[in-house]
Amino acid sequence: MSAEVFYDDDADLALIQGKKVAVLGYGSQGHAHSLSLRDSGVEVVIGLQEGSKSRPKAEEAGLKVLTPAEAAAWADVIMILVPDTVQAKLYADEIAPNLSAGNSLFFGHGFNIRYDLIQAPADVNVAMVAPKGPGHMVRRQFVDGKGVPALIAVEQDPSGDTQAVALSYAKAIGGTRAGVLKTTFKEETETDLFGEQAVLCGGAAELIKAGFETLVEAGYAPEAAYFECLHELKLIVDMIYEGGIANMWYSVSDTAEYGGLTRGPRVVNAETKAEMKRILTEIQDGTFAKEWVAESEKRENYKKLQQEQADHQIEETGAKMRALMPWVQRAITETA
Ligand SMILES: NC(=O)C1=CN([C@@H]2O[C@H](COP(=O)(O)OP(=O)(O)OC[C@H]3O[C@@H](n4cnc5c(N)ncnc54)[C@H](OP(=O)(O)O)[C@@H]3O)[C@@H](O)[C@H]2O)C=CC1
Ligand SMILES: CC[C@](O)(C(C)=O)C(=O)O
Ligand SMILES: [Mg+2]
Ligand SMILES: [Mg+2]
Repeated sequence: MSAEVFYDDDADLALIQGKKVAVLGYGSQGHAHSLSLRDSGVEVVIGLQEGSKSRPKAEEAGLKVLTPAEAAAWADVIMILVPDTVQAKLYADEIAPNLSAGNSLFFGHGFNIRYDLIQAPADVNVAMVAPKGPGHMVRRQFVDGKGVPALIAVEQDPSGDTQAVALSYAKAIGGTRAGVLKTTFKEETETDLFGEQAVLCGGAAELIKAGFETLVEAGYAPEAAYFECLHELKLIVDMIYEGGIANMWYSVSDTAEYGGLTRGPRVVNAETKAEMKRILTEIQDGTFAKEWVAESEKRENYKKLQQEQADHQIEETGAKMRALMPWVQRAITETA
């Protein structure tokens, strides 16, 4: 069944402009939402812990920073954009005690509602505005007059206007420029976790590294392997982004097209698809969520995996090659 999609004309910016909005967290998503909400005429404050390393960034951007408790007490709409595994404790300690009937609790991802880690009072609206893109791109696209698509969902709606307010919020961060899909917390959570694990982050990174390693282990120069398996991938994906997979096939050589059509399915094959289905099952049955919440206590394995990634030869080679292409290194800033 196709989803209901909303665009700028379907959303009334005045709704969110009439709300006091607290954004808890000023990281990848938090900075993007806050700055774009403010640009869209919305009254925003940031909620951060005392001593937060994000505080100076938010204050330098001219945003008012309160503690999460103070921000929650002040706000009509509270958007929780702190890491998923700290949200439940933050909610219990600082948000729940400061909620009032008719307030709205918004999320950028459905993890804590989908897995019942947060339960809001029945007189509080609960919704989601989940951009389908990294926060820094959400802000960059907004500044460039473009937009990153988003998903909205409504879990609780005692006020009766929560979807309209969520759509208004999505418009204020540029989402309705690109298209906003109405979904559920369950669907957004499960599809987002699957996408980031199997395709966008985990799958893509492993494909790139496996290609790089295969060439380097066969004796080819790491620089050549970097250009072939990482640098050019953006150029290829840009063609796919702009006109679909067919557009990429149109632009590459017929040699590449024949080779890709015949050899691609040997790389991503039936076993790959079977593993994807196992990954999805672990998301659907809560196995991943339990593992991630437990891991987040000490993050020992997470830190070990992060270090292994940082130590990979492709990062050293890539840093060297990107330094010779200054236009590539668009610094990740907290403004655009
Ligand atoms: N990253 C992305 O592009 C996307 C993220 N999301 C969702 O957005 C939410 C936020 O993720 P993301 O933007 O990546 O988060 P980041 O890790 O980039 O930023 C986290 C922010 O929260 C602050 N923070 C951490 N702990 C607390 C706390 N206990 N109380 C108050 N503030 C705290 C951090 O401050 P400090 O600097 O002090 O640590 C930081 O400002 C998550 O639900 C995520 O799933 C959804 C779509 C995409
Ligand atoms: C793809 C990863 C993501 O879901 C995102 C940027 O959309 C995330 O959680 O960061
Ligand atoms: Mg995502
Ligand atoms: Mg995600």
